[in-house]
Amino acid sequence: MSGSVHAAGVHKQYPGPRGVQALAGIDADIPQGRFVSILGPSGCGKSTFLRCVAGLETITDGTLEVHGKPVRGAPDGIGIVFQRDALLDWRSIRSNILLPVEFAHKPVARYAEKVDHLLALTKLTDFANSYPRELSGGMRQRAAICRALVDDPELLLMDEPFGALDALTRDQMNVELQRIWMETRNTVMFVTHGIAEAVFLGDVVMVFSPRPGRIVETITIDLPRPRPLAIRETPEFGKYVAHIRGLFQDMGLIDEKKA
Ligand SMILES: Nc1ncnc2c1ncn2[C@@H]1O[C@H](COP(=O)(O)OP(=O)(O)OP(=O)(O)O)[C@@H](O)[C@H]1O
Repeated sequence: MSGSVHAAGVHKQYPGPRGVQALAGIDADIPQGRFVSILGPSGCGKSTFLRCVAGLETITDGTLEVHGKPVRGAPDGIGIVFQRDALLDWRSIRSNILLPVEFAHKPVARYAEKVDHLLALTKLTDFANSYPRELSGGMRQRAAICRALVDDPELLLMDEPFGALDALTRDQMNVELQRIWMETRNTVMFVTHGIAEAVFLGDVVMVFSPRPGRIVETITIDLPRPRPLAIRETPEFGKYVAHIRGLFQDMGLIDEKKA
């Protein structure tokens, strides 16, 4: 089976007089079903890479394929979750979750069971008919994840989906996302600033350099699943975190003397 995402020498230069070079030669091969965490300093091009994969930006050089086809416009079979949940305030949670089905002109009635299943999976069953303003930040983000999953995307793109949440809710969301992913087993590209979050969730962690972004190292996280939160206190977990922190130190991004 062809991989889910294949990138070779991907460059991205934004147009305009101050056109920023965001990506400078990204090579990556992401097999189907892999959970990939993407970690890097602010402004290094992580979102740009995700947006290129989603067909929301065009690359300026190189090859980028999703499910064996070059990306031209939004590829089929992808779901996206952004940092802000982007739910529509005037639609109920159920109706928000069904949006991608409506957009694809598919019969909404056929997805009723799927929506019920996702609501149960994310513990939102009692809020199906509520409106986004009636939900907490974590609940809204869970609803956004349901929406991204409703049409069984082979590839789920998540751009700092938990960045706006408090630490406790974020921990809880990490556990829930892992549980959902272990059931769905779609390919996930998960952008984060958090080293621990990247290691906790990822089969692999791709570490980006400062802008223009390139991949400094791809680290395989060989920890058994399901991973409990307490795994973060184990020496094995600590070794991965220390290694990645070392990469950031080598890039001059963490200065212990100033800490
Ligand atoms: N639409 C755009 N037009 C011009 N430049 C852009 C555009 N979007 C992003 N950039 C620039 O590209 C670079 C990479 O931005 P990007 O948002 O991909 O970084 P990031 O790693 O996701 O950052 P953060 O972690 O802070 O969200 C930045 O210098 C940014 O200013």
